[in-house]
Amino acid sequence: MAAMIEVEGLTKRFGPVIAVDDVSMTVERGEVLGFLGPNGAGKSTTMKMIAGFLTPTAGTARLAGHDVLAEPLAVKRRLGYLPEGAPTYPDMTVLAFLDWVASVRGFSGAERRARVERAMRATSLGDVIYYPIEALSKGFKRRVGLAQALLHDPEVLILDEPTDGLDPNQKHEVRRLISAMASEKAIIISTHILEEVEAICTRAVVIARGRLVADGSPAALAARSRWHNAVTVRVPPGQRAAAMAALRGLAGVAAVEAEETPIDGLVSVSALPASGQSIEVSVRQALAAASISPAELWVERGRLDEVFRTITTAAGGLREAA
Ligand SMILES: Nc1ncnc2c1ncn2[C@@H]1O[C@H](COP(=O)(O)OP(=O)(O)OP(=O)(O)O)[C@@H](O)[C@H]1O
Repeated sequence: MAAMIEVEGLTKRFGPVIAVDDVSMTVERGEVLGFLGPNGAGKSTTMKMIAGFLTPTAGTARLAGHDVLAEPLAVKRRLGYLPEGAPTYPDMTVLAFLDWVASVRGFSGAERRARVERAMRATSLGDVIYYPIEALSKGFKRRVGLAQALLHDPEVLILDEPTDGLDPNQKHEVRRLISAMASEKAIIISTHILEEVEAICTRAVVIARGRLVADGSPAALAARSRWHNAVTVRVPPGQRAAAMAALRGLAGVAAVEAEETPIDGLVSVSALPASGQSIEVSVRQALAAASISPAELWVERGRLDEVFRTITTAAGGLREAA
């Protein structure tokens, strides 16, 4: 069976600027795809095209087998889309807005009330339902947008920075909500928050200057870090030099880095492996031979922020059309 979301050769030019450049990917039911990239990389433009809100210069997007431009009604029934920013009806109250969205979606009577009620409950809007949208804080506006996207329980969710502007508790709630829905839907979220990707995404796609530059599980991406399988130990500042000396030159160790300033009376000393190999055993032996017993020792999975920086800063600024 075809993937729930199929994107092929999607391209968007704004005058001389290539905002999105030949992006292809598929997303299956059960996947939460984290869409990552620096400001201006092309995330929002790609999501708008997948949602059918912006016509591509070239390429196609299909949801559940339906072309987003040729079959807009079939697509809109299956799609919940949270655009960037706030809902566009600032004068309406939250309740009136969601009720109106439900009626546009074709629900009436008890079913309409039940759907609005459920969407408001899922996004914790209970306290503000009689507020005009324009009077709400940024976090509440995001949640009204999210409620609107969830109302018809669509199979595909495209959420442009769903946790932007939320406080830490609200972020946690929205992540929980997304994870709870994940098994039945295909979900794309864009985010700048790498911990969000590790927390809820099954897959991460990185876009830079309009191009896809990485696609894999968060763990696989983190494994590309020079910190993958690095061993970090915490020792008293007096043992810092001895620990560094013991680890330097060890087989399989590419570099040794250490903190200058103690935290809670200890400094971290890290051995970074050559080509991601496991060095824990030899690090333990080398420290024991130097009579150093660290207060803590751990093996790192890799640092997504470092991988992200490396991938997205490789080739400079915006691209222009030839
Ligand atoms: N309507 C438009 N007209 C002209 N240029 C545009 C338009 N929309 C987007 N762009 C340009 O396309 C590029 C990609 O923008 P886009 O908003 O998709 O990036 P983004 O990855 O979502 O960024 P952010 O993380 O800041 O939201 C940017 O250079 C932007 O200035």
